[in-house]
Amino acid sequence: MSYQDDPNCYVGSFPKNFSYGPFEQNGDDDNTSLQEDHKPRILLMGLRRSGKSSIQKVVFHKMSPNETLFLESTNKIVKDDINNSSFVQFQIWDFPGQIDFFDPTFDSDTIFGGCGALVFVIDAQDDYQDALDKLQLTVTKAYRVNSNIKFEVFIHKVDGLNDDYKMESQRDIHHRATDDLAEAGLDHVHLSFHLTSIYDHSIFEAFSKVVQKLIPQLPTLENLLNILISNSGIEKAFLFDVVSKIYIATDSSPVDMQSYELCCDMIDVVIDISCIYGMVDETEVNTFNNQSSSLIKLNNGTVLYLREVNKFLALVCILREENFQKQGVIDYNFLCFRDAITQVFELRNKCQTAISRTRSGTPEPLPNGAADSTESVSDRSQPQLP
Ligand SMILES: Nc1nc2c(ncn2[C@@H]2O[C@H](COP(=O)(O)OP(=O)(O)OP(=O)(O)O)[C@@H](O)[C@H]2O)c(=O)[nH]1
Repeated sequence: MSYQDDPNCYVGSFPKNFSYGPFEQNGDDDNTSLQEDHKPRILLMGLRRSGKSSIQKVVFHKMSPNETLFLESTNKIVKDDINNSSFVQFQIWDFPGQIDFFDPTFDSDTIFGGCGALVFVIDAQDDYQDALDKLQLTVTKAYRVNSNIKFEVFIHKVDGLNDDYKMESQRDIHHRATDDLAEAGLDHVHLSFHLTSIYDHSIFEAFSKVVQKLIPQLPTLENLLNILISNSGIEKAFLFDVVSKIYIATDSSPVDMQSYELCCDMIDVVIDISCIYGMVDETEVNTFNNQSSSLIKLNNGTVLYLREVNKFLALVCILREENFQKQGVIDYNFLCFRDAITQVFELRNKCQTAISRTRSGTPEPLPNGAADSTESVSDRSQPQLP
């Protein structure tokens, strides 16, 4: 299915009357009240044509990078609900490039108030002085309303730059942006910088980091992955959101881009093969299910091993071939890991139900141990040493 057939994607023009409201929900007209929306929110901001809509379409709607050439300018805030799994639930708000904070229809309290992360996109192939001025204005405005926002700067379109120039631009943008903030008396505000392009995996990697900061259970997930790899002879493990290919957690060893790319490619292979050969009947939409697993042996003695965790999440591991001889132990440890993840999910769901009951006026105590999710994962499932 091309993105043109997908009701969640757009190619055509937007209503021409530019304003900051009413908000447009991507794919349907149901404008839910902003105040009632409690999902973490990621705002995509930056100058016109910096690449905001392309990022959102490529990462979350599987649009191919070349197709973004035909995207029209955004002239309203476009809201997109991402509900891939219980851990990956947020809204992305794509802003028009020509946003004017002094416009009376721009309600900064509502927009920045419930925001988890603000991604500011800078076109690195263009002169970025205007973008830096806008970044300073945006951060100042947003921070005054909500000091908990995570500020992420994407130095974007770096595919057109050579390696030296890329590093030089990053240094320069970092330096100037932090200087500008210091001038505005906001030197304590932290900005994270990422070099990105929709033409390679860097945009998925950067978005993974943005999303991870919004997952309160991240330390628990990392802890579980650390336990799994140390007891199974695994070198690196990623917990992937299969639909978007962003990783929601990994063990605490450093991530190298090549390993991440290998794992992403493996997911593509598994999905493609499942779609072609795994469909039992024509009506089936999701061929990724609890039977899904895959093993790829590379010619350098490395094994890639993928196991399904639930409908939306997959564990992808990289390990040495000799450590894969005891596959039974690895599989057993994986089942323990999956059990633990399920418990984290259940706890999270209970907490969310309790919170919504409290909001709707029927308070209910949070489940035991909900505050400390690391300890709440039962010790029943202890991994085995190989
Ligand atoms: N070379 C390159 N081009 C990109 C990249 N990302 C986006 N583009 C191109 O940049 C152009 C503008 O992209 P958009 O996504 O429409 O930009 P926008 O920021 O949403 O623009 P407005 O809606 O006007 O604010 C398109 O032609 C994209 O193909 C990238 O990583 N590398």
